[in-house]
Amino acid sequence: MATGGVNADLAKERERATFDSEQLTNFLYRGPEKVRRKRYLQNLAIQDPVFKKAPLWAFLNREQQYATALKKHLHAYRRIQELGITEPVEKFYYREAAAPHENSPIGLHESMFIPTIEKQATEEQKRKWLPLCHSLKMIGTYAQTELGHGTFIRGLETTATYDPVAKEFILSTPKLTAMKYWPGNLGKTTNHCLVMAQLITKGKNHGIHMFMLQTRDMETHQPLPGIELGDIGPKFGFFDNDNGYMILKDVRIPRENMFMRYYKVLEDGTYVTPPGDRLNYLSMVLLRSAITSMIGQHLSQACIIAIRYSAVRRQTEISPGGEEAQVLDYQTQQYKLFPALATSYAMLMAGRFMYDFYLKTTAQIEKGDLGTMPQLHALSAGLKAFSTWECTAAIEVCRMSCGGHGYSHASGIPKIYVDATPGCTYEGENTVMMLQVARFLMKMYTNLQKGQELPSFVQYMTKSLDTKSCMKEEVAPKCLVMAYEHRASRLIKAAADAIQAMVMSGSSPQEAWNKNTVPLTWAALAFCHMFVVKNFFEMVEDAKMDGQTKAAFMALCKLYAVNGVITHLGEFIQDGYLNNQQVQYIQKSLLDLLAEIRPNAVALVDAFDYPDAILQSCLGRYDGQVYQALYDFAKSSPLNEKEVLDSFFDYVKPVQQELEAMNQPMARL
Ligand SMILES: CC/C=C\C/C=C\C/C=C\C/C=C\CC/C=C/C(=O)SCCNC(=O)CCNC(=O)[C@H](O)C(C)(C)COP(=O)(O)OP(=O)(O)OC[C@H]1O[C@@H](n2cnc3c(N)ncnc32)[C@H](O)[C@@H]1OP(=O)(O)O
Ligand SMILES: Cc1cc2nc3c(=O)[nH]c(=O)nc-3n(C[C@H](O)[C@H](O)[C@H](O)COP(=O)(O)OP(=O)(O)OC[C@H]3O[C@@H](n4cnc5c(N)ncnc54)[C@H](O)[C@@H]3O)c2cc1C
Repeated sequence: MATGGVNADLAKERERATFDSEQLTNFLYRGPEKVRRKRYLQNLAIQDPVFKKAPLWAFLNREQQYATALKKHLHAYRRIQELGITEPVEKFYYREAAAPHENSPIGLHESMFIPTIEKQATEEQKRKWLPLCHSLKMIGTYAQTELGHGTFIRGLETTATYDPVAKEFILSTPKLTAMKYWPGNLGKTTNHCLVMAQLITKGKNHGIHMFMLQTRDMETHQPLPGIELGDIGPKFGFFDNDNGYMILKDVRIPRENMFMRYYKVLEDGTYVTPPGDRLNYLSMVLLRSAITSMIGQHLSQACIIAIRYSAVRRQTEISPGGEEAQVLDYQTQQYKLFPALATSYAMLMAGRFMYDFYLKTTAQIEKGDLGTMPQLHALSAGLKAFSTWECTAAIEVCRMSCGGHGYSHASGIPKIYVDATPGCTYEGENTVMMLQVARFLMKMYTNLQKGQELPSFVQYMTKSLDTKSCMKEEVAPKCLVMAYEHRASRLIKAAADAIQAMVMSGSSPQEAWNKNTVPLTWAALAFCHMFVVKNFFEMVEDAKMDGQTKAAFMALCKLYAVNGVITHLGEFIQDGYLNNQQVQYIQKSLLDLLAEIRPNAVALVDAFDYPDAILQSCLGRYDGQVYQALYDFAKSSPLNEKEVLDSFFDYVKPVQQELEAMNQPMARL
């Protein structure tokens, strides 16, 4: 246990901040009342002996990690019900504090299985399944991806063939590549899953549909006949989760197990078409819509750790014989960490927009208005991809900015990284998601050419490209936003022109598209980037907080925008939109912003309001006592339990003895 009060450097950092971090905390969590409630729930979890006593994940083997994760999350599930916590965000606060570094083996049950039943099942199906789900008699997951196909859903090979005589579906994975592979918690934890399969009725394939499949006996937990299940083995992260495989050999399920709110198969096998297309992709859209906030939180934790540590860490005397500097005072260190910090705030704001937009749009879908589905799909796919790429890259920057200690699990950052980075792959591989955005943008661009009205967030396309930037020495938010709009607009036009030129010279539209997917992803990325910048400025401007807090927040927002221009400079200057002088203004503004943010850096990460018990980082401690904590962490390594390990006698000694004997003068003769 580290002792000694708050590290003097860290204490000074908090004193010199120009704003009150509590104000920003209140804004982030939507008001002081909600902050109080968050802290209350987190403290309840942190003080619970079941969570307190649990061993640190880093020193456990995989089976122990799985068991610990299961124990903690099931205890949390029970406590949440006992405490009457019903708000999703409050459940999240409790769970995060209860099991900060354990991924939930019942996570997909709560985040995909139950929501899919709620959204895609009939009233009768809901009445039957939901009570069983809430009491955990049924524990489910979402089984879509197969060994051979993840991205191309239409290419999935699992079949559900309707038998009108028995009024049953026959589920089958007819070849090796058809086996379900990757679904979270499918291997060992769950006893049900949603299966995505090709629906075949009356000899016709109607494409991918959803079916409820019981995989294990609800008492003995043994796999049911015709079903082979297992864990897929250790992965880059998510060690404590049993991502699984599943082979189905003509498994029969009743007709009522098809999700029939929108799509139906009548008793005689007649297929009834739904009111709209792609409705059974909505579960993916839900998670995509939630991922931007989640990944922003991952990055915010990495920033707390790296920035607090950089305030405590001193290295190299700046002038001979002088005091060694806090590494946070090096401009290069600020250039690593402050854009990462700005990115985490930008993504938290984008995530806030995205989830609100999801709720608004799905409420309309529920009423039968499917008009905004394409926008919801494009925005959720784009922000999911953009945010996970940006945040995982920034988490790695945070890790490296902690030097050697960043490489240790004691820092907490490697675990954050390995749990965050699959966000680039799951719920739609990022490049593929960006191409979906490009498809939407291209459609909007074509509509614009036809003189049609565009949705508000693609209005930027309507502006003339024949302009120059308004950027002055005082880099104004308005001019920054316009620069992003210009870049996004120019890149979509460039991709459209390239495709059109190929079509005019005889290529098919598909061929022309496929030969331009790289510029298309540039355009999609530029669109997402613009959206995040614009949303960030709007949210900061609208935020209700005192002037000093707003100024500190605005500096971060500007840094996010300015740094993006510098990182992608070529795309902003290619057509001469920004001139050399303006680029110099932006470069100077970047350095000025680093200096402006410097005194507030620690307060800006304190505002995220993560207790030490959640961070579990020796480097990110609130009191900054990092060296004692690192020593304590090392001492608790199981390798230190015995002074001399058995392996010394098993392996080192015999080899030493053999080598000694071989090297005896007599032995060499
Ligand atoms: C409540 C939650 C709370 C907390 C959770 C928070 C965070 C999560 C935390 C942790 C996560 C933990 C574990 C992760 C679990 C992971 C699960 C998974 O990975 S599940 C599997 C996910 N798989 C995918 O995402 C597959 C990706 N592929 C696709 O989506 C599709 O194949 C693809 C979109 C690429 C193509 O579809 P296809 O049918 O081939 O369409 P096509 O390209 O031909 O386009 C046709 C037409 O349809 C439009 N469209 C496509 N998708 C959608 C959609 N979803 N909605 C609306 N419209 C869609 C497409 O744009 C096109 O339209 P136009 O013809 O151009 O008009
Ligand atoms: C931690 C984790 C948890 C998961 N949990 C679940 C789960 O609970 N349920 C579930 O069903 N699945 C789950 N998955 C699977 C996940 O959804 C898929 O891995 C993901 O959708 C990507 O599909 P893929 O693996 O087929 O990648 P691939 O599509 O094979 O991607 C490989 C490469 O090909 C490229 N590529 C593929 N298609 C195209 C294209 N059309 N155009 C251009 N490039 C292309 C990609 O960009 C990528 O670079 C999980 C995966 C992980 C890592």
